[in-house]
Amino acid sequence: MMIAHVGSEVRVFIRSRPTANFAQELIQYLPDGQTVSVHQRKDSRKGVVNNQLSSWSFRLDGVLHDVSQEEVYGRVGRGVVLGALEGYNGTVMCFGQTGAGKTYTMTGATESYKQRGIIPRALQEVFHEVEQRLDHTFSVHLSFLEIYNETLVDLLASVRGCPRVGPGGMVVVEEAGGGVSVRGLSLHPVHSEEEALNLLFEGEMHRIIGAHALNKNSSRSHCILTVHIESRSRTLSDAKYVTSKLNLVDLAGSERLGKTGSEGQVLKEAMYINKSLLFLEQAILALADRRRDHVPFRQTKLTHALKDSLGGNCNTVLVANIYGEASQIEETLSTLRFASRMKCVQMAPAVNEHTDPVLQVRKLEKEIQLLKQELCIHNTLANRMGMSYDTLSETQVAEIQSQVQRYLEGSLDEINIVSIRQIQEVFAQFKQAMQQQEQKVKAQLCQNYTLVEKAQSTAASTAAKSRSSQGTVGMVEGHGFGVGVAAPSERHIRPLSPGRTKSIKTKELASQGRKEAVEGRSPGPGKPVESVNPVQRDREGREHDPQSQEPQGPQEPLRPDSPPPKAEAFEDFKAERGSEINRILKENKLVLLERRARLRELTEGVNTAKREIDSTSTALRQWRDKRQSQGQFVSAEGVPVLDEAELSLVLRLRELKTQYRQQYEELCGTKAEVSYCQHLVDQCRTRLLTEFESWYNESFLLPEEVQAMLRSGAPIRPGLVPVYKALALEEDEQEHFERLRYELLADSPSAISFYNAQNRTVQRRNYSKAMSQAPVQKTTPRGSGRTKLPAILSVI
Ligand SMILES: Nc1ncnc2c1ncn2[C@@H]1O[C@H](COP(=O)(O)OP(=O)(O)OP(=O)(O)O)[C@@H](O)[C@H]1O
Repeated sequence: MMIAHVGSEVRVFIRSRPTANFAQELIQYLPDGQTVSVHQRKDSRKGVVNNQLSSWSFRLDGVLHDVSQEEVYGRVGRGVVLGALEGYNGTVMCFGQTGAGKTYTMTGATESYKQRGIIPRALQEVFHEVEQRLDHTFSVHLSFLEIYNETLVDLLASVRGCPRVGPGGMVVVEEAGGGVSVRGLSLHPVHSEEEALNLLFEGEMHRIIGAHALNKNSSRSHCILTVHIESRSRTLSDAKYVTSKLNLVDLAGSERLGKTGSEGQVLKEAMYINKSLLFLEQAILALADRRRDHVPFRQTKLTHALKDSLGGNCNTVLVANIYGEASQIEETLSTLRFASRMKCVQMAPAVNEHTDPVLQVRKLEKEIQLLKQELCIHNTLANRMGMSYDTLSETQVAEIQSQVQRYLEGSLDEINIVSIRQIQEVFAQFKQAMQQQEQKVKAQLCQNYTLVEKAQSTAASTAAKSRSSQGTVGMVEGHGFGVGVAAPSERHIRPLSPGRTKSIKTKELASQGRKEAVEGRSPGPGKPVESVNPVQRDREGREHDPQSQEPQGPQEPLRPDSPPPKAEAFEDFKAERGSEINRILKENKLVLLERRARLRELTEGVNTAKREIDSTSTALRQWRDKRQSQGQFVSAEGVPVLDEAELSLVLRLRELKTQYRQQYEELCGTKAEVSYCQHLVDQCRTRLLTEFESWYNESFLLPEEVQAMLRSGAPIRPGLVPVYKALALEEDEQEHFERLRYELLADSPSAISFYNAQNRTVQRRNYSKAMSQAPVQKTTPRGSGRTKLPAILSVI
């Protein structure tokens, strides 16, 4: 059996039509039976022909010269047909100029049995094989497609019982797996050679015949007869089956337009044919080029319909029909070139194997049945009678549930494992029990949390009342937008008790804590403390309510175990506590942007002025040079004077220089402003971040001991945990103090060094004190210095 192997090339044969005027001097068939040499004579009409290109040699798979139809079928068609019966797609295609013998090769002479072509012989072979292969059942269908002027025509549409084509007409559609089919093309079941031939002749009758200068009865369309074969094994009750498509293609004549001398309808036909064959050539070239990953199949109906028939997963054979007369030598050359290109196309045929889902299910059901029987025997032998492997009933599930419950409570020592289904159910019950338990704990926590809120709310309102009576509550916040400190009494996210804190881990709690922390208030209704400056309240609270310095059980607010993501917290902070500094930062940024824009404008202006000065200076210089060569202008008094043009240049230069200077000055001023604004923006940004860090540390990270230290009244600002940082933050004030001292000591400069040294010693002592864990003793009065923002540029 001749089935192409993986990686082989498309097989190509030459067949020449017999003629009395065979151009022996131009076309030579070499004795190897595979090579054709062509020599082209000088064409006097075209003038000189390049002699180097006058001979060509084409080596193909075989030359069919003076051979019978039977031999042609044997060498060209049989292998492909047998392959199709095995499940390989196959294509036999005839290509060549009009009248070269394509239809003769493909269909043959209909009036003579002996001269019948590849198609009738293929149909005969198919049904002969179907009868022979008793171990398989075959189902064969035929379709007959014509492509005429880029229109798809169903040549078997007139057959009785054929369904009508829908409104969309016929279209080539791509199938999963890379194949194509023609939607709307009728498929006809055939059970015998005769039925198949009937359809072939019926289709042939309908072929559109066009008048043509070269051959009056030549067909002007491409025709594809497809034999669809499906085969299933009779012996193996297998769900697998194979399918294949055998395409028998008779292409329209390939001659060039100029040659035909056609006009009107025939010219139009010839144009369509040329176009489709040109695209066929392009597709072949792309297929032959292994580096190309795209093949332009969709450019015409022909290439699209043949997409899965040219190489690839298909056994493809091409017959290049030539008309060996001297007058046809150019067409012959063109056909041979096409044939040799086609020869380069690779194919890798593969059997189209499928699995029938219905049969597959049936097969698997049978297998399950068999396995169940085996299991039954196994259980009987293992003395495990009464085992069931079906889906568990409700009673069985309830029993397993009860077992799991008892096991969890401890009243059942172990659960006896009997089957996979039972194991799965036991796990499911464990999962369910765990989820229920989780819900319970959650509900309990929520309840406790509500209690805490209530208790806290009551305590806080009492405290608020008491503070109110002392005239400290409700003080309006001053300029403390950047303070970033929440009063310990307001830091509600403190553990109720160390043990309980560990168990509170829900996300809700964390986010609620965060929200309330940024708002600087404790949760719970009826607490009018939002307007109180938290720092002030903290201090007031510590000064007037010594009780608040100690943990107060339920009065202690809750604090989530895991801090919220910083990015999120930062957004909250900017919207609430840090809103004022954030606003100023934004305003300063705007001013900075505006100043920068102005700076750009001025720079451009200065540059333009500079360029104009340069060009005017050059013009002036040139003018002077020119004038100097002509002699000097002098007034009536004999004094040298400027002429009008020179004067206007001089004046323009002066004006430009003035303009330049003004703009340059403004530029310098704006540059200074930009750098000042930049400095302010940086300061604001640093301040915002510092305050945020401070607030975040205090609200979410500060350990309990530090909180306690803060509550005890230590003069360290909460949140600035590392003591050296706290000291560093005091530097503003220190610097302020030093500046005053410098001013005072301005008259006695020798004292400055002394005080500097003394100051450094004091700083070192404070630092080591702080590092040795002693609470830092801050000597500066509370509330001074640090709450002030650095100077901010007012919005212009
Ligand atoms: N090998 C051959 N032996 C005998 N007769 C042939 C042979 N080849 C072609 N002919 C004859 O030549 C004529 C033209 O052949 P045919 O119609 O097959 O050409 P064609 O290539 O199919 O043309 P078209 O492109 O118009 O379809 C026919 O009468 C045919 O019988």
